[in-house]
Amino acid sequence: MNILDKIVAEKVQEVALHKAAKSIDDLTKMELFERKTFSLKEAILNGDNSKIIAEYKRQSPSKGIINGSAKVEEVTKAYTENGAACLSVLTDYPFFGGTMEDLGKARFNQIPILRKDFMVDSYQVYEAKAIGADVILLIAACLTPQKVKELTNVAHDLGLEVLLELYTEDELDCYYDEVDLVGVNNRNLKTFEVNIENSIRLLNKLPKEKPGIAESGIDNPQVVMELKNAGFKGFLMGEHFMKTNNPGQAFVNYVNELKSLENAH
Ligand SMILES: O=C(O)c1ccccc1NCC(=O)[C@H](O)[C@H](O)COP(=O)(O)O
Repeated sequence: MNILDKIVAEKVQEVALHKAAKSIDDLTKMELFERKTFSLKEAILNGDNSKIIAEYKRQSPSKGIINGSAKVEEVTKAYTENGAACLSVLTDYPFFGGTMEDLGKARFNQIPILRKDFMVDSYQVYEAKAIGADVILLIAACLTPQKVKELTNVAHDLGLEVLLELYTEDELDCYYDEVDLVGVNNRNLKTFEVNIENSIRLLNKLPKEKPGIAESGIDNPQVVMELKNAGFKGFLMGEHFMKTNNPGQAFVNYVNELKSLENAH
């Protein structure tokens, strides 16, 4: 069993427990359920500069503990105040040390928030809305085309956007015209190998009108420039900031370097 299979198997059990503890009806009565969401798609398409989706993540299967002490409120505030287009908050606990409470603590920021989790059941889409998310991630590697459609339709009914994540050409089967944004992962979630050439090749096979998001393993701002020149509009980055003592300051430094590079072009 590869790591993705393990995560999904555990997620199915977790969802069953959550369903037993709280019904969809209960979720729809939660305070944040009726809030109007922010659009990630609009944030990405607004202007020509590179748009960073800045992630709060404590740990990961590939790297173990990345940052066990940085406070979600402080980190996400710094990301937001310094120009992040969107926040990504991990809500998976067993493998990433994230919680739904983390997302709730980041919700005071007035920009889109991506619920970063492994979505396998429409219940989780209701949960995402109830905890204050604006966007959900659907990972093609762990879904069928039918499931992508089903979860996308539920998300849209609730006013959430969908970022569909692809890694291989085979996963183009899961491409559904209704998704809002398409992400291409630089990281193979089964082997953890990172390869930006793979993302660039796959982006060229995707419909040009969908904003493309490059995900994972991005550190050097030159890499963002390379991916931007290839056509990506947004960049999902976590570890590069989170592995430092001060992720907010690391974000500021990165954005300044990136701006200098963009101005020089
Ligand atoms: O990061 C992992 O090790 C991982 C393993 C298995 C499934 C998903 C995984 N990562 C989730 C992500 O998508 C990343 O957190 C995100 O793209 C940011 O990547 P990075 O900038 O490399 O932290």
